[in-house]
Amino acid sequence: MSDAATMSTPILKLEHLSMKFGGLVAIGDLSFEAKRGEITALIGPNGAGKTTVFNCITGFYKPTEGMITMTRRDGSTHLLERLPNHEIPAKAKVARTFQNIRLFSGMTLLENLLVAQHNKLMLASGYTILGLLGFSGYKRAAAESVELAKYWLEKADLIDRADDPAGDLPYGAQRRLEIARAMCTEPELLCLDEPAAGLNPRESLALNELLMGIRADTGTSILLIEHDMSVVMQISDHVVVLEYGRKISDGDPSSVRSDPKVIAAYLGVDDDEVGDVLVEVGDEQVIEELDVAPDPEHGPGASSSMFAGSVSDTIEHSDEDERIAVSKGASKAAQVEAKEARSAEAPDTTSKGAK
Ligand SMILES: Nc1ncnc2c1ncn2[C@@H]1O[C@H](COP(=O)(O)OP(=O)(O)OP(=O)(O)O)[C@@H](O)[C@H]1O
Repeated sequence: MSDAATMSTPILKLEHLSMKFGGLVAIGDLSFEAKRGEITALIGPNGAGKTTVFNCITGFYKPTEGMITMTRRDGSTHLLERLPNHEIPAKAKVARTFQNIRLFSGMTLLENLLVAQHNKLMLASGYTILGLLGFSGYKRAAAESVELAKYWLEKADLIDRADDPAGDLPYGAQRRLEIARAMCTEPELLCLDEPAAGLNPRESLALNELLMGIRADTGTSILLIEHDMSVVMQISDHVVVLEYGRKISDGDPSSVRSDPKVIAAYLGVDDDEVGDVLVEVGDEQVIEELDVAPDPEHGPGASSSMFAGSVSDTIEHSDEDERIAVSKGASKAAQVEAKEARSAEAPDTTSKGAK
């Protein structure tokens, strides 16, 4: 495949993905694409289904329905929902990090990055002790692994601490080490679950620089779950917004940021903070569109938090069919859609009055 053709193909395509846990629909009929070489952010309030999407992509969950297609640089395609999860990093070249840091804290930084290259080293050894001891191929592979580990320690600004135990690093540096470790598997798609969680502004900036460096230097595509909007808006090329497992917006950061459905989903309509956000967005039309009565029973309306309203607060159990259904009015995005539909249907009273 030519470079131009490769760049224009989506690296990842989700089609009609659904994931149900018993009666709970964590993801419902979700479709979106991530383009090669881009940073795609997946955002949404708590419980929207973001981590579940990651777990389906990386094989931790097998989706109830739908297809996830990964297209590699060489043009080969892999249906991730059909691959055993241990084959997803090696065959499909997808790597991930987790919400909770998962490093080997007693091992040095360098050792952590060498462990990540275990598969490559075992292959070079021919899976024999003799291979480990004698093969020149193994020695070459071992030397290359150390070089690659050092390269990523440099990029993550951690080379000075290569021989320190990973557990001794400050939190922000541990986050960067996790990303460096994932990059040692030479992925084509890097999935990061809340990499900026718990970081101070200086650490957030270092993270942004690392991620933009990865995109620029290696062309690796990044799929990012993130609550920190400063990270999302600064580094993403494309943003997909989920609410209750469904996509409510999909586009470039500025269009998503001013989408009334997104503002409603995050803030709850009629919330005091809506005004602040709209001032930031600078869109008076949005202010009018959001003039919808709040639902006192459901949703994060009483909270001012950017990420208020967990799913457990806003869903109810229906005894009739044993499904957990999102109650009417819980979806703030749906409220905005309903308001738009009502105004489209309403007769034009102004012109009648003028006659
Ligand atoms: N293994 C599971 N069994 C049952 N329910 C689950 C499971 N995993 C996720 N869920 C439910 O699916 C819904 C979506 O959860 P998920 O963790 O994907 O949301 P999220 O958007 O990543 O939230 P957060 O931002 O808080 O991490 C939630 O209601 C959650 O309780």
